[in-house]
Amino acid sequence: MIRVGILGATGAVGQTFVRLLDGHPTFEVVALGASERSAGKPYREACNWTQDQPMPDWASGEIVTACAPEAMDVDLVFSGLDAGVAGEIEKAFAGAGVAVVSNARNHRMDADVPLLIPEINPDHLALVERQTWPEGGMIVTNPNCSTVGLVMALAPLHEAFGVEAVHVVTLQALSGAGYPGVPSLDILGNVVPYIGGEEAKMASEPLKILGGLSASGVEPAEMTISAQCTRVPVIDGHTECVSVRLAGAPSAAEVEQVLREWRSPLAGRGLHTAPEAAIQIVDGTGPQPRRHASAGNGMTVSIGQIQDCPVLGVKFVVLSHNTVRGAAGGALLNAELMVERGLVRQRP
Ligand SMILES: NC(=O)C1=CN([C@@H]2O[C@H](COP(=O)(O)OP(=O)(O)OC[C@H]3O[C@@H](n4cnc5c(N)ncnc54)[C@H](OP(=O)(O)O)[C@@H]3O)[C@@H](O)[C@H]2O)C=CC1
Ligand SMILES: N[C@@H](CC(=O)OP(=O)(O)O)C(=O)O
Repeated sequence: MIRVGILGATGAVGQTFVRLLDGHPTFEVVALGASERSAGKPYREACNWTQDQPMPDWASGEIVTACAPEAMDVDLVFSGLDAGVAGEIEKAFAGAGVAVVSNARNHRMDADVPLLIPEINPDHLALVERQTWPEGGMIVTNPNCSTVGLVMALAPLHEAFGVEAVHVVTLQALSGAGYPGVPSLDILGNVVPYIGGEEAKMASEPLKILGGLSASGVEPAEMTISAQCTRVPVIDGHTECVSVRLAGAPSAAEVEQVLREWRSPLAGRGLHTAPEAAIQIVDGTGPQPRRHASAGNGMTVSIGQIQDCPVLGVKFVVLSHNTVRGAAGGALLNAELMVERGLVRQRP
């Protein structure tokens, strides 16, 4: 087993790590880290558990540690840290020879850090060879939770036709803002058309993920993306209304055929967190957060309402689970791929 720690274990993403790592065949959680407000307390007291399933017994009595390499004897850490502190703490772990698999935004756009979706750009893992941390140390990131769903839908279309321009409007769940997150009086019966920094991330991160790897690093994909991001009173699941201009102007029917026929390159490889179908096409009135966010244990991205668009050519709606595919589940799949590639091993 590979010994892992969770940084930010008490938060919305950290708790999802705890839930998803319960009974994992490769990773054994040996440390739960959080802020000094929580350190020294049993996890059940430090954490306001908001997951649907009960807190695992092994986590409940575990004493929360500080998020420092000397406090954790681990091979790998999953980071669900607040972005205000994640950057430096993650560097400290990589500097101590620990593999860091992060959700936080801090290092995503660093030239030598993979911004990874295992089904889409697994070749970008090669970037870790450019990192200069001591033996075993590395940083690998997963994208912003809205970016993941968008890119899962765009990637097959980019491969088949070439994406030229995208306009996307998001309807983002409350769990994306952490806990306690958005005040109830701001969001009940309301929509807030502002999520700080989100639109810029959605415009830039897909270009790195869909970019090609060259001798000098990632060459960003050439496409234009405009995003407008809103917070809605939904608990889990980010919905995105996407309009796209594709080279050759294919019809909605041709786009639907490409998306239906696309198969994940991870299928059949036995990676524990990889869903059977990485994307699914939903007919009728979907995708809807309550009905479809948990598909594939939260790892399947749902796409529906594929139609011709008189402005950009084709439009559709994408839905992905923000704390699973968009955070902890995505990071877990990254780590499983890293283990499969022999990048992470148990330290002596
Ligand atoms: N929620 C989502 O859908 C997504 C979130 N992310 C990113 O993941 C990260 C975590 O998000 P989320 O779980 O929602 O946030 P939360 O606010 O729910 O949790 C933040 C965590 O960071 C810990 N923390 C805060 N300050 C410190 C500190 N000084 N030292 C050590 N630990 C600290 C907190 O510990 P304590 O309880 O002790 O305060 C808590 O465990 C963020 O970077 C976020 O941007 C990424 C994609 C999606
Ligand atoms: N901003 C996202 C969650 C998040 O924290 O994203 P990022 O890790 O890119 O800062 C949301 O509100 O739903």
